[in-house]
Amino acid sequence: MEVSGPEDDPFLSQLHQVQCPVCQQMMPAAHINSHLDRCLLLHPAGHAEPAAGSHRAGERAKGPSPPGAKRRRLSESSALKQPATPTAAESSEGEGEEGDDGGETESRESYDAPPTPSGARLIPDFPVARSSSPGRKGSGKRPAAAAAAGSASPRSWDEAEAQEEEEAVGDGDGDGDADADGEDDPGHWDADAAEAATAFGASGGGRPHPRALAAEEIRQMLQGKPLADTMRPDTLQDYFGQSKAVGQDTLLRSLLETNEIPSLILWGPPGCGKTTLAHIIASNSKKHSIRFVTLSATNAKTNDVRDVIKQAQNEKSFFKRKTILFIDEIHRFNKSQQVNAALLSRCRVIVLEKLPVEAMVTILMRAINSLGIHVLDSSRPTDPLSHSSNSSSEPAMFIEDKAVDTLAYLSDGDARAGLNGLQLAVLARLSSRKMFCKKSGQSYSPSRVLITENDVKEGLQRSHILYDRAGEEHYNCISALHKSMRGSDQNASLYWLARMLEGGEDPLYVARRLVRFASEDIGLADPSALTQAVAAYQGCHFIGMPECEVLLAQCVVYFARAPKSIEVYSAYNNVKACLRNHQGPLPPVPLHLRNAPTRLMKDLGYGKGYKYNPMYSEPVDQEYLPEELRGVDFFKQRRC
Ligand SMILES: Nc1ncnc2c1ncn2[C@@H]1O[C@H](COP(=O)(O)OP(=O)(O)OP(=O)(O)O)[C@@H](O)[C@H]1O
Repeated sequence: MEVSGPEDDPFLSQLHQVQCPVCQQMMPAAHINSHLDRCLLLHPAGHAEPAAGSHRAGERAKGPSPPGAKRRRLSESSALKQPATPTAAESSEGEGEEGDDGGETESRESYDAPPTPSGARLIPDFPVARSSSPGRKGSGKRPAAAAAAGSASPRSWDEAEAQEEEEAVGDGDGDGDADADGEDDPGHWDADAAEAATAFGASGGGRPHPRALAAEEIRQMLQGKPLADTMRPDTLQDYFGQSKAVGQDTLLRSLLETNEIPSLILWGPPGCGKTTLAHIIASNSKKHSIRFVTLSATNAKTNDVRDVIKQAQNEKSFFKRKTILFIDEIHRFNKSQQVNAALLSRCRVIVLEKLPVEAMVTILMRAINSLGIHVLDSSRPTDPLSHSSNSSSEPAMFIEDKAVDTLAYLSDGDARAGLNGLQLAVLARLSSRKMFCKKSGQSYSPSRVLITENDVKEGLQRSHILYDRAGEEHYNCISALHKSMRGSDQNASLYWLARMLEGGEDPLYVARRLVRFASEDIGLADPSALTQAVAAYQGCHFIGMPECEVLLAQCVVYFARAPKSIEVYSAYNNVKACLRNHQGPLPPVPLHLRNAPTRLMKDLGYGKGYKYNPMYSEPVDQEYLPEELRGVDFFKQRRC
């Protein structure tokens, strides 16, 4: 297969035709890899006819298959543009937590828009920021533009690759905006930006941006895409912290550098860089012609994993090409999809930690520099409004250095939270300025916009970033609430409730959990708890937030103070276990307990010997369990 030479040159590869060794179809070299991804899947190794001139393969090449395939691909890609359908969000099933042992068995709702119907996504669909470092001089593409080029909505492999190559043969810039007006001069250094960044430089990462951007430009860059995604690094040079896992002298680092990627599980708290590390491995693998396929366990099925493995085996046997499969959010696979012990024994578990404050500052500074925001040195008081001149007609943006420190500190080692907090603070500051200008009848005129420590605090509070409704925090907090109530700690119970509601949690989600708690943990120790919980649920339904928060608070405190009993809950679990463990057919219902509405049934002995309790003044001696379970007490035994 003649793909290696021309494919290196994106322009030539568009012109150069190669033949698919599987189906014999001719196509531009640029499309061969994507085509093979599909073709190998359709024709697994055992059934493919790779030999040139194979009759059936030839037929496929000439027949309707390619246009058909194209149509299917197009419809797939348009289907991908549909928003993700919310899944079990409203179902109380799946919010589960096994009460008796405290083990959590929640089948968590999916929150990611599926990258493809099957969940598979290949390298080009990563939001690759083409400029390796946005702050670098002459990098050619600012992050917003890079992100637009690199990610957008999920695309098919063909489209993604075609677009990539189109860009590669284009103007080399890809953003297509600023160059035209001559303003995007990478050689033009704003003295203030340089000075401000240098003043802050000791905190690390203080690469000055080539040019201070005007506020309106910054606003445009920040709109419509999370800054955290835009700033996701694709090289280890821009990956900060995590020195224990991927520092200079670590085994993983040398394996990554030699491209020997072992099977890994990346484990760590939210926003510490797990997906980012995978993204870096992806970028690196691509350079070494290794396929990188991503699935998200939030929407991938076991069959999707099998497909990728099958395809990888074909790639390996036909082209000696390795595949790396990255499964994001692997902990969301349900129990039947996981084989934990077997999986763990085959993988290295890399533990990533919460990012330290210094690393957070570096990450934030990288973003601040890329946005061309000036950092003000608080040790040298200056009035930002008179701080240098700006030739642009738009206001320039400043941020207090202590605002950066505070943001780094409050983000609690979660880089996504920090970057999103920065984004919100900047956008909020810009829109409040706009509103002020509108009210006062001024136009949006040259001036300075300053982001203060308070702005970033507000940015963090107003958003839900410290409480990720769809992610891990959602489950951690509801679990903490449940356990605090079980532990009769009214104080902690209120705290976890408020943390969820203030973070934007759906009050009905909390209310559903309370209904469950009423029976599981309070049970017959106070049967009115269930009525309280259902009333709270309905009350929340009627009045919504914020008014319903006090209903939930009342119910939560009631539950924390209530006596607890798991008697019914565990007895019921014992019955379920008994049914599950039963060997052979289940025992028949004893005849005397059966209803006998017809004569035939009566003749068969249905209802015979049944003692109707109200007819007896003393306790009735009568068996109610099937014969083989006589003597079993589900309230005393755990298993039968
Ligand atoms: N070590 C790091 N160096 C530089 N940037 C980072 C680092 N870690 C995270 N980031 C930034 O934070 C964003 C979120 O990180 P990432 O998606 O890798 O987190 P995660 O650990 O996979 O979180 P989650 O478990 O919530 O999915 C990234 O897009 C990137 O911009």
